[in-house]
Amino acid sequence: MPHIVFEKNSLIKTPIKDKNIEFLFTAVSYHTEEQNRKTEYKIAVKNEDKEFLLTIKNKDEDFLIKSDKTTRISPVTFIKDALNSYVKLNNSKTIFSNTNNLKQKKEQEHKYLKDINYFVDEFKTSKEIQIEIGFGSGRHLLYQAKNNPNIQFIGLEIHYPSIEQLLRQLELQNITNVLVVNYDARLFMEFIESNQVGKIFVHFPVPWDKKPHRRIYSNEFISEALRVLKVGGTLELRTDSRKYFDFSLELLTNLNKANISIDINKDLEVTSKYEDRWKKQGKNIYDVVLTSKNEDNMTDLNYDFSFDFTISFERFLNHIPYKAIILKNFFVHIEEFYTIIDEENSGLIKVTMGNFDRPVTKYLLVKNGVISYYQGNPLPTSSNIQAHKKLKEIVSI
Ligand SMILES: C[S@@+](CC[C@H](N)C(=O)[O-])C[C@H]1O[C@@H](n2cnc3c(N)ncnc32)[C@H](O)[C@@H]1O
Repeated sequence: MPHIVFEKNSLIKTPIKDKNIEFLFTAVSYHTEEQNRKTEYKIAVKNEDKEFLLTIKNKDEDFLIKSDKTTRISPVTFIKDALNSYVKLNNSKTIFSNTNNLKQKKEQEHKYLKDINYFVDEFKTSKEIQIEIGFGSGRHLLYQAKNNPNIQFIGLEIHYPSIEQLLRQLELQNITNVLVVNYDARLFMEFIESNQVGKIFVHFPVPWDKKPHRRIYSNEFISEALRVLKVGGTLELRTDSRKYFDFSLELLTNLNKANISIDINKDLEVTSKYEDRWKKQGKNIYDVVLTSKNEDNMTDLNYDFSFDFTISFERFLNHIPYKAIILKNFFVHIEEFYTIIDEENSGLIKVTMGNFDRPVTKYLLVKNGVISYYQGNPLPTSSNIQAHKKLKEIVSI
């Protein structure tokens, strides 16, 4: 991680500009005497259209400056340039720096690899959608995509080498109807509009026989799957794990919006890498197909994450609820505070919130009592929306 150790000096006055890099404000950590924490500074930087924070800490007799983890951006050159520029403006002697000869990681963009924000802000299709969860070697997904050119496929995977392998195959085989996302499938469905999906394939998911709570299937996952499936659409589990099979049957029976059908050792047109392996070992293969019977209400992907009131930051600091607030499907944990130097009623509030499996850490920027999410709003998942509502209550104390 790029950083510079420089001789302690009084910090530069912000705002200040150095070519295209602007240092917008300096904030200092706030803590009570009993907390006995070390002082830390956050410097807000704007470079072209990117905003992020730098952190300054004491390092023995000197200062250490680096990027703030939560707001880190890419490419790393933006951070490196900001660090160099800050130390130069500060007129301090550099004791150590690793910001000059960093090898730049080549970040290759691929037209079919999409960031989760693409699904929140841009994704629209008039085609039927089919989703494969944990596509692994991609054999099944490639087969389906080639044979169904009018379907828009979305492949979800968390293992990056598998993603790279699939992207290479899409190019080699000239397949244009697959989008790939590196995202946890348990949470992805939230970003798809209701009643748009024809099929969801979950083939040979990690069985997690000893930790069933980590499985893809859960009550929440199934209700989200039913929401996105059209009437007649299917959620298809194929597994060699008898325990996963029994577990999913338990979750799927008695749903009043769907039918289920089960099979054993059914042949499909294409066998995946895992299926080949289990078949060679003589294992049974179980199928559970859930068919949606109901149309669902639309969810609101355009949720408004604004704070429609102003606060007294000072008053807030005196009434901080330090403990994490944990509710059924979400939590809110206010972690740290920084007051902006030379600005009235302004500061940063660091908060971790949302879903227990995929929490998000954000800074709230308070400027003259007006609050907004620094670097933009959280993704509009149901747990983030609930956490935001709770956060509004907390900060308005
Ligand atoms: C046992 S492999 C099966 C791969 C492929 N479906 C097959 O049949 O050959 C399970 C795959 O699911 C992926 N995976 C596990 N948990 C996931 C999650 N929460 N979201 C998306 N993919 C996941 C793993 O990285 C792995 O590639």
